[in-house]
Amino acid sequence: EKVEMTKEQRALMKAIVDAYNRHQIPQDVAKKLLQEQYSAEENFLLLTEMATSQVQVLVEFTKNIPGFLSLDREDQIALLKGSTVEAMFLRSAQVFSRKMPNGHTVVLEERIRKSGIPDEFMTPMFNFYKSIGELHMVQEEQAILTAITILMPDRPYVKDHQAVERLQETMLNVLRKLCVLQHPQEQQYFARLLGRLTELRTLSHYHAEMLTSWKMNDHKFTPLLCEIWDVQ
Ligand SMILES: CC(C)c1onc(-c2c(Cl)cccc2Cl)c1COc1ccc2cc(-c3cccc(C(=O)O)c3)sc2c1
Repeated sequence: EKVEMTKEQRALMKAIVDAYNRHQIPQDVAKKLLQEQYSAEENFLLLTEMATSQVQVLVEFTKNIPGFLSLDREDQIALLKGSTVEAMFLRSAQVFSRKMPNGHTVVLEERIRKSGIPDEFMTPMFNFYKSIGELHMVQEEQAILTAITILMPDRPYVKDHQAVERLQETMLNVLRKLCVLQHPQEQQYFARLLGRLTELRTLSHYHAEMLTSWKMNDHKFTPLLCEIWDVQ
């Protein structure tokens, strides 16, 4: 069938990629990853700061997804709450696969491994990071896959399923064409990308348990994280 994108699809992709690039973690926050000393406490505090900054970045990105702000207000909140962890796994995965020049990758891995996360979550988490790295996603694919994750119609408490489905479907159509254009040799590349979304669901269940175990050891989160993750 016709593979090249329509004018509308190219405009939609540009809007999403621009929003994705515009909203990055402020460099001074990301730089702290390299500077602060290592201890489980310090690592946890840093990761909490990074996560909080990342949630703010995600909210701004989401508001720029064409059509998102015309959704029902409560559905907008339900989509954000339901997708934050998955979108942040995607984002932190891109940090690893980007092989940050200034050693962020190594340092981020070190800090995650020593932040009080129980070992049983380390393996699935780093397997995911590896599987994302192997896909060699281009930036457009990362941005649209993040938008698709946010626009998941079956998140808890979403009322107008159809409205979200329509938005997500538009994104899926763009992503499918993009995958064919960017990875012409790999027939199933698009299917492999969508397979990562299933892995993200599993990780977000693990994450809920991570939160419980952190809470048990009396770890504190920021007000924004408490609100978005319903902790405390
Ligand atoms: C509260 C805290 C302890 C926490 O709880 N669960 C998780 C989590 C962990 Cl561990 C793993 C995956 C998902 C979550 Cl949600 C976290 C830490 O979450 C994050 C989330 C995003 C990012 C992006 C970063 C990053 C670095 C350099 C550069 C950039 C960049 O975008 O340029 C981004 S670090 C970072 C840390």
